[in-house]
Amino acid sequence: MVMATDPSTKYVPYRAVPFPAGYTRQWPNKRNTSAPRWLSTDLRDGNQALVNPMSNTAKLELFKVLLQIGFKEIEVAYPSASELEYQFVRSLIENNEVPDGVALQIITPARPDLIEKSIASLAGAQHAIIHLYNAVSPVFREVVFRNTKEQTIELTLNAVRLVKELTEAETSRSGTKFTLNYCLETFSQTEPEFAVELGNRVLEAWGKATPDDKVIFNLAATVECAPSNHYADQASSCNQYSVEYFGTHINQRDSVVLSIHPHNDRGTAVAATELGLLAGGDRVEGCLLGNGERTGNVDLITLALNLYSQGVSPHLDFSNLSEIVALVCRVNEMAVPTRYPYAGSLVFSAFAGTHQDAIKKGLDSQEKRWLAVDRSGEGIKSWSMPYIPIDPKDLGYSYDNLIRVSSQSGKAGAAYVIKQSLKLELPRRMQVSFYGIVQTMAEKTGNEMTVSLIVETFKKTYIIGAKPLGRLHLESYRLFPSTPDAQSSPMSYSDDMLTFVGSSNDLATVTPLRLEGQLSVDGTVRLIQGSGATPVLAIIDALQSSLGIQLVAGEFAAHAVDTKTCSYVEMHLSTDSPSKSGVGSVWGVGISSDVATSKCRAVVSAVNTLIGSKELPPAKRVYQRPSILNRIESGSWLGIVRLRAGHAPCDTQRNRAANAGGVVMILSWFYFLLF
Ligand SMILES: CC(=O)SCCNC(=O)CCNC(=O)[C@H](O)C(C)(C)COP(=O)(O)OP(=O)(O)OC[C@H]1O[C@@H](n2cnc3c(N)ncnc32)[C@H](O)[C@@H]1OP(=O)(O)O
Ligand SMILES: CC(C)C(=O)C(=O)O
Repeated sequence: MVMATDPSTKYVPYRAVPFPAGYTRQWPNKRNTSAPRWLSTDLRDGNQALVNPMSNTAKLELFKVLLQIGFKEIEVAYPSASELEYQFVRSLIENNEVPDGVALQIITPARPDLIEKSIASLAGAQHAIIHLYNAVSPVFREVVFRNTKEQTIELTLNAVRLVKELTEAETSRSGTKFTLNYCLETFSQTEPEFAVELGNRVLEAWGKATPDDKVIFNLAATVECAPSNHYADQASSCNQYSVEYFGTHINQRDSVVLSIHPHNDRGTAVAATELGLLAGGDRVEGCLLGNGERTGNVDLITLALNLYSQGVSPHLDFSNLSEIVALVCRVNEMAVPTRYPYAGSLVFSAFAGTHQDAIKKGLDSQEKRWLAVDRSGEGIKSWSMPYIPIDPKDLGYSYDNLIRVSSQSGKAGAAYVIKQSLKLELPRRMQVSFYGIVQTMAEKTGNEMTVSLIVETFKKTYIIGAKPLGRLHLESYRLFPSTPDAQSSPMSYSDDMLTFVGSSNDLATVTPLRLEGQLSVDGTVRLIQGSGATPVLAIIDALQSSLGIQLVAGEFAAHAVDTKTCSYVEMHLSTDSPSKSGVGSVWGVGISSDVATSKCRAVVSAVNTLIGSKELPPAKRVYQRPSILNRIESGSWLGIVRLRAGHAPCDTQRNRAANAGGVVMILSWFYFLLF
C-alpha cells in the first residue's frame, strides 16, 4: 500500500477562515462586470518553469504577441538570474521594443545584490514595475529563512528601502517611472494579520503611495492548497482573516492595487481567481494556457474568455486563438490537451448524437433569428446555442469542426455534414436512413467518420457524381403528353408546373405522361417506356416494366441548390413493407437544373439501391447506338428534323445539346455547299 489508508495522519487540512459569528459572506452575491488589470508573466514565471527556457529570440517573439493581444503590463525577466535574462531586458529598452503605455515588470528576490542588478537592467525604460518578493508564511519563515516575524519584516523593509533608493536615483538619471509591486509570496498560507502588518510597514517604508501612483500588493497563492471558496473567503470582506481583510485593513486602500497570483495545484486556479476578483482583487498575474511552475499559473486565456462569454470585454484580443496557441506551444515546447478550455482542438466539437442534434437545431434557429435582426434592424444578434458557450468564429475558428461523426453520433451529425459540404437538406426520414448507413460503417471501423468519408459514402449510396457508380444509369429520357388530343402538342415543362406535379407525394394528376428513355443496366443500354400522371410515376412505371419489379414510392421532397434542384424520394419494393420509421425503404437523390430530371434521377438512384445485386430480367428492347448514317437518318444529329416533326420533348440536357449540335451541323453543311 503506497497511499495512506488514513491520509489525515499525514496531511493537515486547511483551516477555515474564522468568520465572526453572524457574518454574511459578501462575495457570493457579487459579479465580475469589468476586466481586471492583467499582467502576463509568461516570460518570467512561465519561462522559469520550462524544461528548456526560451531563447531571447523566442522571448521577443512571444513578447510581441503579448503586445498584440493587448497586455499593458508584462513581466519580462528575472534579470539577476543570468546574463541572458539581463540582456533581454536591455534589448527591449535599447531597441525600442516597448510601446508607449506598456509597463515592463521584472522580478527580484529581497536580496540587496540581486536588487541592484535587477534595477540596473531597467535603466532608460519608460515605465517599470519592480516586483520584489519574499515568502512570508510560517513554513518559509521557519524552514527556509529561519527568521522570526520581526526578522522577516526587517528583511522586507531593507529591500523596499533599497529599491526606493535605487529607483529614485535611476528616475533622476533617465526619467524612468517606477512602480513598486511587493509580493507576499505564499500569502495564501500566511496569517492574515501578519500579511496586513507587513503590507502596512511596506507602505510606510515606501512612503509615497498615492491614488495616482499606487503600490501593488501581489497576494500570491504560490501553492494552491485549499478549495477556491476558501480562497474567496480569504479574499472576502470579512474583517478578520482575508485578502480583503488585507484590502480593508491595509492603510491607504485607495493608493493600493490588490493583485492576485494564483497557481493551479488543485486544478482550480481559474475559479480561485474569479472568486478572488469578486472578493476585491484588482489585478491578475498569470500565463497564456496556464504555463508556469508545477501545474502552472492561472490561465489568462480562460479567464479572459470566461469574462467575454458573460458579455464583459476582457480588453484582450484572442481573435486568432489558434495562431496564439500554436506559437505558445512552439516557444514553450509544450502541447495543449485537446479538451483544454477554448484552446483545445476538440472543445468546439460534438461527437454525441443528442449534442449534435441540439447544435444543428441551434444553428438553424439562430440563422433565422439573426436574419430577422438584419432585416428589421432591431434586436441584437445574441448567441444562444446549445452546448457551445461562445461563438467559435469570435476566436477565428470556423464551424467545420462543430459536429464530428463517430459511432456515438446520431442522424443530425451526418445530416449536418452533408448540409455543410453539399448544401443538401436531407428530409428527416432520410436522415435516419443515411445515419444507419454511416453508423454501420463507424461501428465496423471503430473510427471517426470524417467529413470526406461521410460525403464519399453519401455519393456512393445515392449514386451522385459525374461518373455513374451504380448498376442503373438514366442515360436520357423524353416525356410526352399521352392523351390523344394532346398528342401533337409538345409537352414542355416549366419549373413551376413541375413543382406542382411533384408537390408533396408527387401524386397530383395532370395530363397523363408518357416517358421514353434509355437506361443503362449493368453497362447495357436498354430502351424503357412508361406512363403516369407525373414524371415520377412515369419513370417508376418504365422501371417496373423493364426491370420486372414492383415499386412503391413513399415520401418525396425537393429544394433548390444554387441554380439546381435536388429531389429526394423514398421507395420500397411492393413485396417489402417498411416499418413506420422507414426501415425497409431506401432513399434516392437526384440533382439537376431541370426539376423533372432531378426527380427521375432520384427514383433511379433509389431503385439502384433497391435492386442491390438482384438478378434482373433481360432487356425487352436494347438500344442500338446508331452509326453516323443511321444517326443522320434517325435525326439524332439532325435534331432540327425532330423539332420540325413536332416531337419537341421535355428532354435531358444531353439531348438538348444533341439537338443544338444538329442545328449547328446542318448550318455548317449549308455554308459548305454554298461557298
Ligand atoms: C515563487 C517564485 O516563482 S519566485 C521566482 C523564482 N525564480 C527563480 O528562482 C529563477 C531564478 N533564480 C535564480 O537564478 C537563482 O535562484 C538566483 C540567481 C536568484 C539566486 O541563486 P543563488 O544565489 O545560487 O541562491 P539560491 O538559488 O540557492 O537561493 C536560495 C537562497 O536565497 C534566499 N532566498 C530565496 N528567496 C528569497 C527571497 N525572495 N528574498 C531573499 N532571499 C531569498 C534563500 O533563503 C537562500 O538563502 P541561503 O543561501 O542564505 O540559505
Ligand atoms: C514570486 C511570486 C509572484 C510567485 O511567482 C509565486 O508566488 O508563485
